[in-house]
Amino acid sequence: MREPVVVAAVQMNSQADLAENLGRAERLVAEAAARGAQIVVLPENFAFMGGDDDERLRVAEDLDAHEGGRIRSFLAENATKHGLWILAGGLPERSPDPKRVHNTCAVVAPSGEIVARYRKIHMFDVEVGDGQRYRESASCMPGEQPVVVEARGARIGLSICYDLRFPELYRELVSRGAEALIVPAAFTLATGKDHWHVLLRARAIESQCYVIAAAQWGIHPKGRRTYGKSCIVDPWGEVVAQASEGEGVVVATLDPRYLEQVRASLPSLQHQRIGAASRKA
Ligand SMILES: O=C(O)CNC(=O)[C@H](CS)NC(=O)CCC(=O)C(=O)O
Repeated sequence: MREPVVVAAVQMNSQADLAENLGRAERLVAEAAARGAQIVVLPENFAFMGGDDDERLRVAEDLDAHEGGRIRSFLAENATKHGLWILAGGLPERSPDPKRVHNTCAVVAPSGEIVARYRKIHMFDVEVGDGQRYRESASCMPGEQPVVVEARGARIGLSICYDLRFPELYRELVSRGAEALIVPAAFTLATGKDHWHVLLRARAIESQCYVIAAAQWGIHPKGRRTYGKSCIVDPWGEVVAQASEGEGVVVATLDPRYLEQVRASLPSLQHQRIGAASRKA
């Protein structure tokens, strides 16, 4: 990263109605653009949340198809209209398994093209004590590959929601040069209230990266409740922008000079003695 980059995290309250969700996402992306964002992160499940598995399979898209489906067309139109990057979700992508989708973050360039994608690796198969039983692996096929992309000159490591609990993923992203990490999420209210900020700030501090976390907020179909608190954390671990209740947009600037200053003054990334980064040294 040579120049400062303005980034936005979008907070949504997505439901099971694709058209309605895309309409709201469109307004929120426009708001982010109006506030100067060059890169916009949409939350996990921005296009579809909480419907049944059959419906998710129906809205899932083949992102390599010649013609874009509704989600891909929406992303292409909005990226080109505003001339910005969209790091989109968690969206349902068709997988080789006809009964499951990939939970995929699509990286959409200002040209409208999907230039990279990350498929969520860690599946949320958990009972968190909120009366809900989460079995993500029943409807989602996990990905295998960590992904770092360059957008607007910034190297960005991709992750989704539950991935946040697996620091080894972020170590890998940092060893591939990440300067910012994104965490589109639908964190539950039950876990989010105790873990969300702690984990985001820990990832920012140990990775010495900006962290851009775009979350779902509120009540969704099937009584699912999410925590919200979308935020942007700087590489020192300070929360520099945070969403309030409801849908909205938070904006912050990634500053390459500040990033360099943090990494130079506290060179913990150069002091690693375990794992891939230390082997290189
Ligand atoms: O439930 C829904 O419909 C939406 N949620 C999701 O799509 C995903 C997979 S089920 N949620 C998480 O990964 C939450 C992780 C989390 O909350 C934690 O790690 O504590």
